[in-house]
Amino acid sequence: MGSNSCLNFAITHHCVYLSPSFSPNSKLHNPNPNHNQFLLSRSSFIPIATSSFALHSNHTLSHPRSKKLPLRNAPNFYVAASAKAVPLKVMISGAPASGKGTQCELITQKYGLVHIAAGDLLRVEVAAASENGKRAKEYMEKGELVPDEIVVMMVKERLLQPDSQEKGWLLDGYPRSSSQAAALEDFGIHPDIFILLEVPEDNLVERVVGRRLDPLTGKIYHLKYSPPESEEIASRLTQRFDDTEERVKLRLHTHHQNVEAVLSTYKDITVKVNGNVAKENVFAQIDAALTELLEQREVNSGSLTA
Ligand SMILES: Nc1ncnc2c1ncn2[C@@H]1O[C@H](COP(=O)(O)OP(=O)(O)O)[C@@H](O)[C@H]1O
Repeated sequence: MGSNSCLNFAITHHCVYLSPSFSPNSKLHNPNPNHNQFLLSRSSFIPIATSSFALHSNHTLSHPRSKKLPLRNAPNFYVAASAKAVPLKVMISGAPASGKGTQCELITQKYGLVHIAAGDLLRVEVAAASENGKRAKEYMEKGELVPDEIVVMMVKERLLQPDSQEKGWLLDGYPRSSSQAAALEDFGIHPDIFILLEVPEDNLVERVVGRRLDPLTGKIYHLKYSPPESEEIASRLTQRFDDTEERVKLRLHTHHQNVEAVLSTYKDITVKVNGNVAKENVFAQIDAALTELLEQREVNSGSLTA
């Protein structure tokens, strides 16, 4: 215990070399989202017997921009793979068009998590016309949940892939029922936080019906609120097959039927976010919740080694 405390003291001390703008919270309130330094924790560091500062190839600091940090000034410590720091496990839920896609992009940009969207995994199967895809499409067209035997293993396998394990994950659109939540618990997969985006229902229908995808860039537009920048882009926009008014109403109905059951599984770690404000303000709420979670971890790890 004594030597651990000593090590952690030294590690904390050496953190200051990671960024010229370091402050106790700078890893959490990172002005440059690409530096990813907020992912570092004391457990990210192990000593090595060399005076240079090495970077592991899979490390969060392996981002090219992080090489600009003045690492030369930090002798004797090796920044170990991010797997050493416990990666974040985040679930995000919300009605169709509640803004999950936009927020997931902002979260992954800042926190470097692997975004896993159950709907996207299913659409890949549908597009490939696999057996599962053909079955899934029948349910998706009706706005109903695809049966667990298709969805559960698909999501579990994605969560257990090395990138999700190393970087942490952001799971979007799963679980949508208590049985899906229970299946993950049975596999020993627990999130750190469950984020619920709340948007009034009237706004949701309008958002869905006007939603379009640019298949070339993956960018999502809204014909009224976020129209394409040029005629050329407008001409290639596509609409999701289930983004019609009739189908969104069915999807909303399914969502309301299931959300309470899922919430009861995660009530202790649920954070409700007002999704009916500008996307930056929605993200600010999520960012604050994730920051608090990381700070809490830091405090807990400090109290364990004190
Ligand atoms: N976890 C899941 N379990 C069962 N079906 C799902 C799940 N996630 C997505 N689906 C199916 O895929 C459809 C599209 O999902 P998604 O892309 O997340 O959009 P939405 O936010 O409109 O539900 C859903 O309406 C449902 O039929």
